[in-house]
Amino acid sequence: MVAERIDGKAFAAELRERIAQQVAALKAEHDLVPGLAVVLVGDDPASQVYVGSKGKQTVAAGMNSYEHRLPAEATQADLLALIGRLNADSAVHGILVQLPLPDHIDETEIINAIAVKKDVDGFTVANTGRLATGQRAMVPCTPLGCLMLLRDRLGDLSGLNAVVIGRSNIVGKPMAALLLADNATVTVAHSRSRDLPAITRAADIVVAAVGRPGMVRGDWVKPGATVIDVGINRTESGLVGDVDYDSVAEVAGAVTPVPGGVGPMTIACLLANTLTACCRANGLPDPEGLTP
Ligand SMILES: Nc1nc(=O)c2c([nH]1)NC[C@@H]1CN(c3ccc(C(=O)N[C@@H](CCC(=O)O)C(=O)O)cc3)C=[N+]21
Repeated sequence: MVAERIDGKAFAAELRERIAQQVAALKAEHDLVPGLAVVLVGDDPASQVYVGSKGKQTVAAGMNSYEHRLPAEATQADLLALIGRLNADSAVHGILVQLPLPDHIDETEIINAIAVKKDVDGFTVANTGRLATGQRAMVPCTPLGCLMLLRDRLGDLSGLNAVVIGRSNIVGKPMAALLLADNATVTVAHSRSRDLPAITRAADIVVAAVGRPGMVRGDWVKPGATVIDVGINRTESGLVGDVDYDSVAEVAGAVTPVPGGVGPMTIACLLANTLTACCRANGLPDPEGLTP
């Protein structure tokens, strides 16, 4: 058996097309244009690339993009002042502060200074708590993108066994919350889990988000399972995921590649969240098909 290759790049392109149509309708009917502010501190090359492609895709979807680049020496106070201005700016519906921030910056304080309604990353404690308790939240982009791919492939997730490998605040924990809300039976595994292969072999869904190149191999996977690779590892042989694609593809029912899987979905979901934030800020219903 050869698994289906889940084409996240194509799915993301279709999603961005739908978003562009909804943005055009919002402009025509309400004279509103969603605006996304992206804040980048320092000159990390990988971050520069992401921020550049986020800006391009934001504009391509008909939204306004505001980029704020600060030097690596920027202070906590500088950043808090900028976020304060963006919070107060009615043209800005979404704020993303690119992570990681330099070591001298208190990341938690910066993230939690973002207005909850403009927190398009869904990283503030308020949105984290809202997601965990089933209240209307801004949902982190990567888990939202994974959920869309899973529902597209599997339909209803009720009763399926899902294993999330990784317990980060930005992927593992919110992914588990979304799967639980969709009535999956959720296990969160991590570096201290005993006999990880036995855990994943019981799963209908595996979401790998650990940052270990090629860790999930074919003999870890139940025949027919759906495997989502969130890993973005830069190695000497290029960009590789947490999943050993070739061996897993011999066993799984479907698997996402890296690149071309979850990564493009993350950026598309950032645009989706920006549109959602704009609608909510203006008392309009949530856009169709972009929220969980
Ligand atoms: N506040 C914040 N929010 C983020 O969402 C955030 C962040 N900080 N910091 C960095 C990480 C990383 N991230 C990626 C987004 C898209 C791709 C992506 O599109 N990757 C392409 C390949 C890109 C390449 O070749 O380098 C792919 O997988 O096909 C990857 C990584 C968002 N992040």
